[in-house]
Amino acid sequence: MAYKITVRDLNLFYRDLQALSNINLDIEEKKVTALIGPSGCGKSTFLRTLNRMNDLIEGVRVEGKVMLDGQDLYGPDIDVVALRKRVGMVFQRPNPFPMTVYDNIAYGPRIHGQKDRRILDQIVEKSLKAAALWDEVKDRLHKTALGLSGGQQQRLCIARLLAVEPEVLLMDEPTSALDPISTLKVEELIRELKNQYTIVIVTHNMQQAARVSDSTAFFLNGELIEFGNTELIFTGPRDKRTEDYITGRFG
Ligand SMILES: Nc1ncnc2c1ncn2[C@@H]1O[C@H](COP(=O)(O)OP(=O)(O)OP(=O)(O)O)[C@@H](O)[C@H]1O
Repeated sequence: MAYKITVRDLNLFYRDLQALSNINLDIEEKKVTALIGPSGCGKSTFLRTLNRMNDLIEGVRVEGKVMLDGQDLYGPDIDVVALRKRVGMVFQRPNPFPMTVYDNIAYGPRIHGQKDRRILDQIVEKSLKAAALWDEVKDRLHKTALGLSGGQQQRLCIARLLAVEPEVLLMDEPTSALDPISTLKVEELIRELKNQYTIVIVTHNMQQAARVSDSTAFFLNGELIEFGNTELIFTGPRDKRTEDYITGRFG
């Protein structure tokens, strides 16, 4: 089994508040790992440790190791900009830039120095196809992305990530602002993308975790209570607290 990310003895503090306690977890390459647990248990905080997004929050302190392909992300030689290109993130609310569909996708490659129009055209088409959006937007590439539906905007945000060729996709409740049909499209896309990318997704929706993920991690009060094969977690959890949560007895 190949692990893309290895987390060892991870603690995270927001000033005096300990939000993550002694987390140990191995994330498999080219699989979907779901993070579940009640509100405030630390899922988003944990997700953000995987590309150091917590660095942007004042008063955060991290202890322990998060290794990407064996390299410690909190080590001294890490280039955080390069890291966030390798480990991209999609948020709850789609947040396209206020520019055209084309420019949204070309934005990242341009920042990384790509100026050749022909190559940019290819990247835009390839990324939109990979995000299952090409057919819906190919005739409006030069219109504003803000005119797309919420579900289309979220797939555009995923396409925008793919354009810079990441290795890991972090998704923080990517469908929570979407209607059921758009949600299913994004879930289908996630299943498709895992052939090529390692995906970690935070979700409040148990059916979604069961539908899209290979492994599931259950968090409670900043601790990792149980982690394993999704089917096993949902059919025979070892810990009573996991069972209570997935059967809707709390949270
Ligand atoms: N920027 C912050 N500053 C201080 N405390 C924070 C910050 N972000 C989160 N916390 C606290 O850390 C704990 C974990 O929060 P986190 O958002 O990671 O939980 P979550 O499981 O993702 O919750 P939700 O499902 O509601 O999004 C909570 O007690 C929260 O109040």
